[in-house]
Amino acid sequence: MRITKLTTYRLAPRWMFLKIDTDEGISGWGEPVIEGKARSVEAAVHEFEPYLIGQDPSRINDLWQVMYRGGFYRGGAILMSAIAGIDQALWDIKGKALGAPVYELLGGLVRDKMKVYSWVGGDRPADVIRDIKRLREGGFDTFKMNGSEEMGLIDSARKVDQAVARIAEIREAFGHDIEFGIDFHGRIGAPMAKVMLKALEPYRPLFVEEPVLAEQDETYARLAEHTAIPLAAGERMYSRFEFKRVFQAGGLSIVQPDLSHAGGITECLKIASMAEAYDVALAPHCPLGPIALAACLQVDFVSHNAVLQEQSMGIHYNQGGELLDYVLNKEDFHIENGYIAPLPKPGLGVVVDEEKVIEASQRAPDWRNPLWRHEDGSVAEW
Ligand SMILES: O=C(O)C(=O)C[C@@H](O)[C@H](O)CO
Ligand SMILES: [Mg+2]
Repeated sequence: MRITKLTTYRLAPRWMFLKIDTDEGISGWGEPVIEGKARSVEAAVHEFEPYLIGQDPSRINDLWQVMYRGGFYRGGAILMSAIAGIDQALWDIKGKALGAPVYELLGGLVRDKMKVYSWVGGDRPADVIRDIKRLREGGFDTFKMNGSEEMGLIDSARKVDQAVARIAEIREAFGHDIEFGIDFHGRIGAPMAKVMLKALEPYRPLFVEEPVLAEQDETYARLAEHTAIPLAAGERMYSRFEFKRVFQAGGLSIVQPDLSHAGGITECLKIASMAEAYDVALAPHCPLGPIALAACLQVDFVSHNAVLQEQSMGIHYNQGGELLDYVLNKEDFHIENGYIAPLPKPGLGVVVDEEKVIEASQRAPDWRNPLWRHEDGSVAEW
């Protein structure tokens, strides 16, 4: 079998799909994208194309090493997201060619269903109570929300109290019938992270995510000394070479590699395995589309330490497109009481509505995240 073509489709809400065709009529799909930099990742995918055309798609490991090591420069959000989407599509081809879901090719299921969680509250976390009530009717009992709006490097007790009051309100409304993660989203610098964690401690969130920015990853261990709240991070770390430093230093209880940013299934499997050696849980980051989610689930179902899976149904980023809009086998993504079953179909388990993808790609938005500024006009982390 030989690779014959790579086609990229940027499409609403802010995703990009990649289709890899072969000379035996089997095609694979991947979702290479950096939210807000889809065109950069698209260019990176097509820079790999001259090498990939004519190659045997079954040699995923060698193709991965060539894409990672062969260009001298390596790593980072754009290149690792391009490799991620290509890797996903290659695993999709392999599974389709062998007539098996990827998790079967990776040694079979370690669990019968995977726990998923839902976002509530949006960028400026208001209305979380309303969202939680609605989603609980849909069987969810685990949620995630932003922990604050803009936060200065040093900020006021009033700002902290505002953020904490919302969490107190949730516990007041639902007690411990629900669990929730709080995403600091990198908005909170190291000085205020300690303050916020201490103030949130009494409400026992399931985890706090990106307590500081990934470039401050040496802070995780220090913060973990000051709090019992499990710390989580990983969406802005792009390879096992970044994660290894964090495993060695300690501090993270949960790692959240993104299957569309951290080199795909091939790399995230290795990160999952490294995490297990350090007794660190795996909760793949996935605010993206169905192909990314399917790739996450393939890793979840073969990783003992996988505990939670993010999925983007109803997420505030999905303006103009919803998780399953481009999926024909929607029923396979059914969520029952907060769990999803293994995807039964060969490859990644997604049957892409190619006609709809092509049509939607004619009017692809150039999504950009908002640029936030502090009161004094300086740039604020979004
Ligand atoms: O889902 C999460 O945990 C996020 O922090 C969302 C963030 O990654 C946005 O997708 C960036 O555009
Ligand atoms: Mg996050």
